[in-house]
Amino acid sequence: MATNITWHHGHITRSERERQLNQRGVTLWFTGLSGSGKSTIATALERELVLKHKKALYVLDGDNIRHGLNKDLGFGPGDRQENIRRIGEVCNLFTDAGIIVLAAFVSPYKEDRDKVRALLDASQRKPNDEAPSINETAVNRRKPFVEVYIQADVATCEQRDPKGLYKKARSGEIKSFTGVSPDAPFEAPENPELVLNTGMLSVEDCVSRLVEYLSAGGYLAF
Ligand SMILES: Nc1ncnc2c1ncn2[C@@H]1O[C@H](COP(=O)(O)OS(=O)(=O)O)[C@@H](OP(=O)(O)O)[C@H]1O
Ligand SMILES: Nc1ncnc2c1ncn2[C@@H]1O[C@H](COP(=O)(O)OP(=O)(O)O)[C@@H](O)[C@H]1O
Repeated sequence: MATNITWHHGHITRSERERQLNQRGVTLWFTGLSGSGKSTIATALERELVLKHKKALYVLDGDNIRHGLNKDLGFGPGDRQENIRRIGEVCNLFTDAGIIVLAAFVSPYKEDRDKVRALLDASQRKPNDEAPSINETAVNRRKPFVEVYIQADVATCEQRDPKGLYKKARSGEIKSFTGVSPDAPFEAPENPELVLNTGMLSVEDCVSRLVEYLSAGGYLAF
């Protein structure tokens, strides 16, 4: 497909953008069932990082993206795959810009999430960007893609049912509903960087753990 097009390199590197923002670009990828708590945690973390830590951050959320960029997509496996592929590209651009991205998508397929991880990993190693110097082991270990499993089982999510979608899925009004319909499984992450069990932890606990992770990993300062 990509014929007769060439990558045009700019003059400003990712590190320079990050230095200016005093942070490191990263995508925190929240995956989990509908009602598991992805949006609630993402927006609570957004408040904390923007208002208290003064960080540059953007939340990408399933429902919102499906109102615009991906409004042509449904919930069959092919459309979900394309949904995550496009969002992965958007995350890659934001992360390269030095922004902290909170991406909250059901993203039920492991392969699709792994592809986003591979895309962001490859982008961080772009030859044009920062050449790792001797003392950059921490930088080399810092990941541009951090998978956060927002864990809550179907029973818990169904009991919450904040949007009434489980009720609709059980009555057959919504087809292919993740975790309910046999044709819409959720593949839990095998090696996520973080697991937040929202049946056990409060929203505040989840936010604290995320801030701690980012702080300890050196993402919140250049
Ligand atoms: N069939 C079906 N299955 C799952 N979810 C459904 C479905 N139909 C509508 N919704 C609503 O769409 C939101 C999920 O969109 P995503 O883009 O995150 O889904 S996916 O990653 O492509 O699987 C999801 O948002 P959250 O509840 O915030 O997860 C639902 O509000
Ligand atoms: N620890 C928790 N973390 C996040 N949400 C929680 C938690 N405990 C209870 N909830 C509730 O669960 C629901 C999660 O809904 P939502 O954030 O929209 O989920 P999702 O974005 O995954 O669909 C909300 O009503 C929220 O108040």
